[in-house]
Amino acid sequence: MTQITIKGFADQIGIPPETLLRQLDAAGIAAKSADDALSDDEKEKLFHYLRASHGGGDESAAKKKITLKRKSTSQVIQSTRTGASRTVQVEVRKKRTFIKRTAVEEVPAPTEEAPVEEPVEAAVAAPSLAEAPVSAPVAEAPVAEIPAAPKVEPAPPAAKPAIKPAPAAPAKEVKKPHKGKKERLEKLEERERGQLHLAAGKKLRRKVKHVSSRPVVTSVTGQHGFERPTAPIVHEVALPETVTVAELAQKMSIKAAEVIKVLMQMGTMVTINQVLDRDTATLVVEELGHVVKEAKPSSPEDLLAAPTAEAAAEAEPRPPVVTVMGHVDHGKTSLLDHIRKAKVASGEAGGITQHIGAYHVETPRGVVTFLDTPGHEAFTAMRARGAKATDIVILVVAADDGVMPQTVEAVHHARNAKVPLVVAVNKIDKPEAQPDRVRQELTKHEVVAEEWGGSEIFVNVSAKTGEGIDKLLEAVLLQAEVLELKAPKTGPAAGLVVEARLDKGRGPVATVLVQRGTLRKGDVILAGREYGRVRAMFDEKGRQIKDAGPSIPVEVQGLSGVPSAGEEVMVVESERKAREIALYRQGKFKDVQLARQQAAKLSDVFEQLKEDEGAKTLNLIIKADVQGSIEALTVALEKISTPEVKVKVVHGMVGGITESDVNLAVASNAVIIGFNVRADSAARKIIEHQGVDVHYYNVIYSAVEEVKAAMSGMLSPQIKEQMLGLAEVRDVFRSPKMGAVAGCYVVEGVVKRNRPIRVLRDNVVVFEGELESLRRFKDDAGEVKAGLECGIAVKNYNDVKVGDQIEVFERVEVARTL
Ligand SMILES: Nc1nc2c(ncn2[C@@H]2O[C@H](COP(=O)(O)OP(=O)(O)OP(=O)(O)O)[C@@H](O)[C@H]2O)c(=O)[nH]1
Repeated sequence: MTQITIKGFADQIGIPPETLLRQLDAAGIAAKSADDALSDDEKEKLFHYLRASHGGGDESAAKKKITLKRKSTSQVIQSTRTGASRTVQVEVRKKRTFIKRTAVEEVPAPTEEAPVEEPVEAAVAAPSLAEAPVSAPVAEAPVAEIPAAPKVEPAPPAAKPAIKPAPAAPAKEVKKPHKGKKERLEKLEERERGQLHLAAGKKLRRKVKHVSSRPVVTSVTGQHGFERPTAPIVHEVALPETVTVAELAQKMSIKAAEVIKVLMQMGTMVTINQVLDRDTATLVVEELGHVVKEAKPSSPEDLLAAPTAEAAAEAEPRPPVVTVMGHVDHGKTSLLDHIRKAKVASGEAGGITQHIGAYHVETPRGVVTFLDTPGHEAFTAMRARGAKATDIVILVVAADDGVMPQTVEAVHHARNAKVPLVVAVNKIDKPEAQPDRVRQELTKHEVVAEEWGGSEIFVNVSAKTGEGIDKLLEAVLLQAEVLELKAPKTGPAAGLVVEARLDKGRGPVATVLVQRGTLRKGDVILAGREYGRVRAMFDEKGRQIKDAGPSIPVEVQGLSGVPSAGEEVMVVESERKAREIALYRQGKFKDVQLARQQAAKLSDVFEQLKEDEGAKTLNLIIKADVQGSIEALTVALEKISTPEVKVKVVHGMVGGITESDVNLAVASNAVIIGFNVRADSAARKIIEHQGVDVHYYNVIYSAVEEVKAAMSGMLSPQIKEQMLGLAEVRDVFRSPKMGAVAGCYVVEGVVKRNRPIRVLRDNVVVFEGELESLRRFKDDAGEVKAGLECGIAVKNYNDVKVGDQIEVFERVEVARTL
């Protein structure tokens, strides 16, 4: 057993020997001097005494300690920068430990009250804490863990009266300025440090927590959360066709007065509810430094855009969609039929392929979807509606016939739509087939075979024997691989109407080509101006199916009406929303039609030029009576290109202006030039409907001059020809006086005497002159209306034939408005 002197032990524990002697005395250990030895037993006795006197190890001390825990939750409504509000749950947890003082404690009673003040103040501040916009919802009150420490903890609410000197004290403290608070805390810290025997540099944990800066309490400080942005915020403003001043201001997050001010500076006085067109609104938006984003023409449409964009899942490879084009009788239908019969119905017991406007075939290398309406009319009609359905064009050219006008036309259509070609050199089974001639002829039109150093794939096929068809499909899939066609498979479907009709038994039926997402039976769809729930879906084999993914055509039933081919189809979350948008579109239809009439106008070229920065292209479509005229016009017109305006002939062909030409003009925003040709009645309807600009000439010089003048903004007053009437020649008889007299039926308008006329054969002008005599039965007539028969004699023209048309027109001067 080791022995140590009292002095040595006092040195060891760092207290004066006198103090140790006093403590030993109190512990009942008899010791005379500091040099006396201290046994281990004595040390242990002293230790027990000291522990007891400090409360540790004493059972009764633990009982005198009360710990209270309290938790309160509250909600704070906090507004974010964007103006939206959110609710923050604030949980305040408090733990209070109260130790009842024992008689041995030396701290005088009055000073005991001081530490109480702080916690009470903290308790007062607690409600305001709850209002603080803190993201971490827990605000923890101080917790002291030193069991023997006297007076550390505030009294729990229940014990408050027992230790609080005056009830008014906390309230007084709260009112104190913050400066005083710091001083008080310092004082308190000092005092407690003495009590707790803390080292001088060491801070009191509890206190530090209290002084630590809490998040700024908005309601208390009076500051608000908005900070003035340092850089101007540029909004992307989606502009519909029309917008009111108030709406426009809201879109830019400014006051309507600002918009009115800008418009006033532009010289336009407007009111807050005035409707502005998109052009004016664009000017305002740009003037205010924001960016314009084009929006669909109606507001419910905006509702549509958001969820579909969000729902866009990751894109996955999808099958190519193919359109077959080519000259008449080159075998488009035969090719499509052969593929359908050989591939779609193969292996099906009694499988009857249905014509639904599109079908898909499965090949060992992948799926190919065909749009089943051959020819470029359907293709361009869809494009004219702004729909892009086709990924690849199969150009069918009969090897025994070679490149023909419509072959060239198809090339132009595909090129304009930037759709790649795969050339199917058809009828290879025929002995007179010359596939290389086709390759050679196509080089003239910049379609060069791969084997000849070009980039186009040519495949020799026979729609009759089926030779080369598999190779053709492979070539299509190869081309598709290059294109890297992708679409998301999941999410709500969107697609296009390929064709639609009214079925007697089934009501409106539409073939929909799904372009992204998956269309399911039961989905609510919106197809242009029609809507409905998909009651049933069928594939090209007439089988009911439940869903269809990207590039798959399906026939759907359940629409409210018959939509037009080329119209967009999309799945909408509810029938109510679909109906709302469909009705809105129906009402808006007229406005949209009007907006569509903003097709290219020769007279606008100069104006647009001023607005657009950079070079502009004036697209022209030339239809003429002979090939020579097309070539001459193309050269002459393209030559007048300037650095600002490039004149480009996108399509030139012999013959009258057809529906397909007009659709191409709409799709490629082109002006049509008819040289000694006229538009047929179907084309005239679309010209009128779509507001396509068509100019007729019979002298190359005047065409060139007028285009030149339009480009320089110096168009002179225009002499416009107005068609008065159109008569069809049903019979021709000879009169000794007049020569050939045409027995006609007036099909359109009014035929008037003494007016200039043109004789048209297949919409090509064959004669221009004057109407010599107009008769109804045997009498002279001033005019003959549509639906009546008449006899027409044309001055100096005796070559009129049955089937010709006689166009009666007049010339009017139209002042050009810029
Ligand atoms: N020998 C032979 N004849 C073919 C082939 N392909 C098509 N034909 C024939 O060519 C003619 C015209 O074929 P279609 O498929 O109707 O041609 P198309 O291009 O669709 O014609 P339109 O619909 O009038 O534009 C038909 O008599 C076919 O039988 C072929 O590969 N070989």
